[in-house]
Amino acid sequence: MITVTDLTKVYRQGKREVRALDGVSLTVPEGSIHGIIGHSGAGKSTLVRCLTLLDRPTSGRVEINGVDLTQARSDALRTARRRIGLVFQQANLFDSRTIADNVGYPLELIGVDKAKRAERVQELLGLVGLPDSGDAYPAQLSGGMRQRVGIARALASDPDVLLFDEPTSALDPKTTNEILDLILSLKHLGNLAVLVITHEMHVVKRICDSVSLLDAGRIVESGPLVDVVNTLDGRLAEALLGIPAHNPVDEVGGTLVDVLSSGSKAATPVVAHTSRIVGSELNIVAGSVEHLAGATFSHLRISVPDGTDPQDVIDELRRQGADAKVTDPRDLLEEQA
Ligand SMILES: Nc1ncnc2c1ncn2[C@@H]1O[C@H](COP(=O)(O)OP(=O)(O)OP(=O)(O)O)[C@@H](O)[C@H]1O
Repeated sequence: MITVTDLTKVYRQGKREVRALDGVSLTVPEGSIHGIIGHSGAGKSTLVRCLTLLDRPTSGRVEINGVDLTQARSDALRTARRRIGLVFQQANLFDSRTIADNVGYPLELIGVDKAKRAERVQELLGLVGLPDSGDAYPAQLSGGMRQRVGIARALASDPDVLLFDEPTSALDPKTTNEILDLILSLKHLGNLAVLVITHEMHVVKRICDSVSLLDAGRIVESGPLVDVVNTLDGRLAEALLGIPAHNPVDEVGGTLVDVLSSGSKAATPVVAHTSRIVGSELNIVAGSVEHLAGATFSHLRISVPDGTDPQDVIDELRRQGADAKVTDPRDLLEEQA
């Protein structure tokens, strides 16, 4: 389990102060995967450096299974750091070493003898699906295979936390999914808490149990995936369940209403039922259906014709277990701009 409490990092540039992290708190229990998403400049790289103490936070705590890394110094810090396995966008392997020697490198550093190292390396290579690649060199492997080697190396010192920094940003879609499935399988290894820092929504949708949105150094939304998408107002919901763009002003008259239904409700025709009950033709103009964290979410945009009170439609949709709200077409145009 990793617990981050009120983590703050202030950089000083002359007289100017940059609060790259501003009171970040989060907890990732063992056996779960937490995603952190944010735009460029949100503070993601700073967070990776501060979590691993490569950069000292200005204040706050980073605890792994109750041990505070920010209090550790020199030898104790080096030992504590090994509790976090780090995987970057590129595996950054030593080109002149074999794959086995790359994976075994962290064990070599702590003086594990050759026979034990070879045994552990073979076990790790099997775990990441490369049991026969130990004698190869990095240049002989594809990008996806090199990333698997990076993951094996991060697991070598038997960490409690695996921290992925944009692990699939350099990979094609098929390889991305293979690596994501591998990451997903690791959480079942037992005691690992997994943190994935990414700007890709697909990564969050496919593997994360919970997610935080980092913006200007602050966590502005956070929670289990199923909860953050189950609202019409959240930025994470918009990003993860976004409705495909359409041109609302030219093509569609009436009032636009967004409708969110989840679970078993997502499979029932709530709009058709509502149409019948309010006695008005409700036209579906856009929509998306997503399967996330084992649940189904349907996000539809409908137009309510002039002459029908949108509030009556919203009340009926809510009575049927969906959530609904009027959407301003001007906001949609701004989003598309
Ligand atoms: N060493 C530094 N000195 C001063 N300011 C810094 C330093 N490192 C980062 N910053 C500032 O902190 C803020 C967060 O930067 P950071 O690199 O952590 O963001 P990021 O989310 O990783 O962005 P990207 O996705 O573009 O890498 C930015 O305003 C950046 O300019």
